[in-house]
Amino acid sequence: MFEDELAAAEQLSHRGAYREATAARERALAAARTPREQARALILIAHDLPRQGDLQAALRRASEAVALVRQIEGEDSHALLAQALTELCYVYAQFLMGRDALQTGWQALAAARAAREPLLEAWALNRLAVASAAMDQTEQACQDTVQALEIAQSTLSAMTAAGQDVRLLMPQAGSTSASSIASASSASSALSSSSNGDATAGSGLPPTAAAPNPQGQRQSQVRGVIQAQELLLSCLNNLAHFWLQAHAEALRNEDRTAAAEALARAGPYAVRAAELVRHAGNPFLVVVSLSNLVEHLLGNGEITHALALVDEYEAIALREGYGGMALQARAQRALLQLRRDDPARVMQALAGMQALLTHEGPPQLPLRLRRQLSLAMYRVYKARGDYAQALSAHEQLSALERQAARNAMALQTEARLIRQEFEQARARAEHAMQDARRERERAEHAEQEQHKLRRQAAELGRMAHEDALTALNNRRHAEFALPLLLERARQEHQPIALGLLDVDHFKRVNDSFGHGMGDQVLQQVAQLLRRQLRSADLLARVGGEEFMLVFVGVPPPRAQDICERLRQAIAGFSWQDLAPNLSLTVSIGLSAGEPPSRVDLLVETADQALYAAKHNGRDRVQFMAS
Ligand SMILES: Nc1nc2c(ncn2[C@@H]2O[C@H](COP(=O)(O)OP(=O)(O)OP(=O)(O)O)[C@@H](O)[C@H]2O)c(=O)[nH]1
Repeated sequence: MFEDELAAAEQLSHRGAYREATAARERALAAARTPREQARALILIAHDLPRQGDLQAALRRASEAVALVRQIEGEDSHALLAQALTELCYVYAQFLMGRDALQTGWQALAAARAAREPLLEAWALNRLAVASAAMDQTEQACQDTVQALEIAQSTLSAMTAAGQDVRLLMPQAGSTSASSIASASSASSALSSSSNGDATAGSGLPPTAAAPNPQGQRQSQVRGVIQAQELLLSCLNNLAHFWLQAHAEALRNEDRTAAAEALARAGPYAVRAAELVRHAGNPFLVVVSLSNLVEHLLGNGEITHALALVDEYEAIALREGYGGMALQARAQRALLQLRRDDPARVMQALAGMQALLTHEGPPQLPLRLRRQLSLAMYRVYKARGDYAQALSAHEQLSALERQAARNAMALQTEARLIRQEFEQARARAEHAMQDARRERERAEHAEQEQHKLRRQAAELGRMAHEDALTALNNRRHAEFALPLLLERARQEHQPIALGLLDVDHFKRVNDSFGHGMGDQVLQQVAQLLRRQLRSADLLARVGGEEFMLVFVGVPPPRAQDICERLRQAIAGFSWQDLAPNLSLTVSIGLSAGEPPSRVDLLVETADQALYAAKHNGRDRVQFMAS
């Protein structure tokens, strides 16, 4: 759904049906499932909105895109940031907020360089140039645009060198379908803001904003070529426009040398754009490029050629429903006719101009052109000695100048309000995010603490039941387990056997070999017991050198055998390996038989048996029936 809408929008955008394209992108935005998808849709929407004259919405969308992209991590984050900032830069430039536009453009350029995508870098440069132009830095604007142009050209050459037929890959102008013409005409009445001369009216999709290609490499190659072509056209048209603006400015200041120079510099770009655009398949780009060329020809006095081009692009504008551009064609035609010698045509042109100036929009003629018309009327009336009309044209011109200043101020106030509103929302979102993060950290910390406590509790539990020296069960565990074992034996009517094993003359071991060796001996005894007694129900160290073993379900003779085997294992162990001349025996008192009624009876009997074993000479197993 998301990708489908974006793909459909891309097609519409290439055909110049911007309003329809934006609607499709809005649907894609609604269907977006991830912040990355949202950002992609927002960037594209922000790209198209200025062409529909909706600068406020463009500013909102571009700001939203930048804020969203800043939260996205991953390898394409630089590319997305570059695109979002590039759009924001352009919107600021349209608001005539040059400083903000420049700052944003520089950031966009840095992000594009970090992304290592030449076309993104070129787009950033292209928009940065528009920002410079908004600050009346024409030279800088041209330098940046030329750089962007070179990148676009080398990208295209690389594609051509790679065997791609650039021309064939371009959609043809004639392929525009009847339905898209109808939709474009219903949508394009607001397309009058093209007066900024920006030829980026093509979708100008930066490469990574494009949808991942479902139909293989060829489509993405086509897209790449289209993007590079559009960038190229945008650069050419912008260069033409910057110099045409400089030309108009010089004319207003009556600086003929500067005017001639600016006009000469605009020429090659306007000519080349007009040549190239016929392959681009985007009627809107054709109209913009031709109107630039007309302005250049008008400056050069090539009136007949210019009039033919006006007719051509007016026809396209009318067919496609670009109301603003059709109006512009009429204005340019009137300006051209003023330059003819035919007085009747001049009068007709003057009347036409007045009609255009008093025409109540929309669409309205761009302010730039209205100023140009008023100035032309003023000069013609003055030259003809018609001072009343000249004065009226001059007053109109001053009113337009005041209006231009007021418009710029109103726009900038509006932009600041939007930005403020946006920054407040962002601050609120940031606070909410910080709160959520703090809450998450608190929860994580609490969980870690709990985990630690559980581990400690388990450790303590284990320690409470374990003998530290031998890692056998300790006396506490024996006292805990013994009643349960006895109970089980009674319930299951099983015999029970309890042996108390005591190391003989252990004091001597300590005395002769030291306490450390005594410890080692005890550990070795524990290990031997553990190895021999896999099936014991309980094996514990219950005193210094005394151990307890309990079996449930083992009849007395078998218990005696087990104890005997234990005794032999310990007596037969090569204790000399631990210390020279060391030897060791144990005595075992065994109480076995029917389970007695109480634990202490069982233990006492075993104790008595042990005492007897010691008394009878040690190193033996003494059995007593329980
Ligand atoms: N190295 C070491 N010695 C211990 C430990 N616990 C108790 N002992 C020593 O074990 C010895 C026990 O001595 P006695 O109770 O006199 O008995 P015995 O020397 O084994 O003589 P009989 O039991 O009569 O054969 C004492 O010297 C205790 O200090 C221990 O954890 N490590």
